[in-house]
Amino acid sequence: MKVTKYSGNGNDFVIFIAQEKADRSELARKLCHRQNGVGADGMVVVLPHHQYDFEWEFYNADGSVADMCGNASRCVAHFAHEKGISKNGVSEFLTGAGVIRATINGVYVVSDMVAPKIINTNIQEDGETWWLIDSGVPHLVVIRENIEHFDIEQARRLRHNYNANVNICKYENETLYVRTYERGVEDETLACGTGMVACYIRHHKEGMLEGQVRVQPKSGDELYISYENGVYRFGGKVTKTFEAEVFDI
Ligand SMILES: N[C@@H](CCC[C@H](N)C(=O)O)C(=O)O
Repeated sequence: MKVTKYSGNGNDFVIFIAQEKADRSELARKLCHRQNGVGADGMVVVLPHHQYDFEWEFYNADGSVADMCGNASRCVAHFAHEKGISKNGVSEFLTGAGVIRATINGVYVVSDMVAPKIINTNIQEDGETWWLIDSGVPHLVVIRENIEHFDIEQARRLRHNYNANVNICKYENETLYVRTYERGVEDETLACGTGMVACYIRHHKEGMLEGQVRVQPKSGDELYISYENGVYRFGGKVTKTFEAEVFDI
């Protein structure tokens, strides 16, 4: 089978086209495996759709299905544009969380995110106030002065207690710094789009930032998030790393 590998600022994905929906959990585990497979944080299957450019199946590296992935949405929009599945620099596709509209300008891709749900703004854990926000998938968000240290054991406990991804973040020098422990990868990843958007939302709702903001995930890359006419927009560069024929998987 032919696959394409993409990186959305260090959050990496295996992408391929199929004609029918199926349970591909095992395939996702195999393809995403860093030693025996291609290696990725997630797998995206592009499927035909009667109304939109396409529909996707998104799998985490452990084979679990997730409704949305911000970085993969930008990577797959670029993929669909290159393959001629979408036209005129716009990709509209159906995810488990709803329809995503992405605009492609060279390697810079902006996704209009689905409307978020703020589930809880007063979760008390270890002396801190966490918010639970669904920005397509659930994210716990805490604001800290120092995010140099990420307590992975704490993140792992909270991830399981709330069935959510876990983010620590701070806004400093007009940059929103974010680190994310991802469900389904079960570790910190180099970037998480829905996580960055959830952190933006908390800061925005608390009146700590507005307009277009530079965001920096663990990878050190530069992305931008804005809130315009009721829509959270998430943009940055994507990298097509390689295309390959995968054997014996
Ligand atoms: N990396 C993604 C989020 C992928 C899904 C997440 N791990 C979950 O299971 O909730 C992003 O860029 O948003």
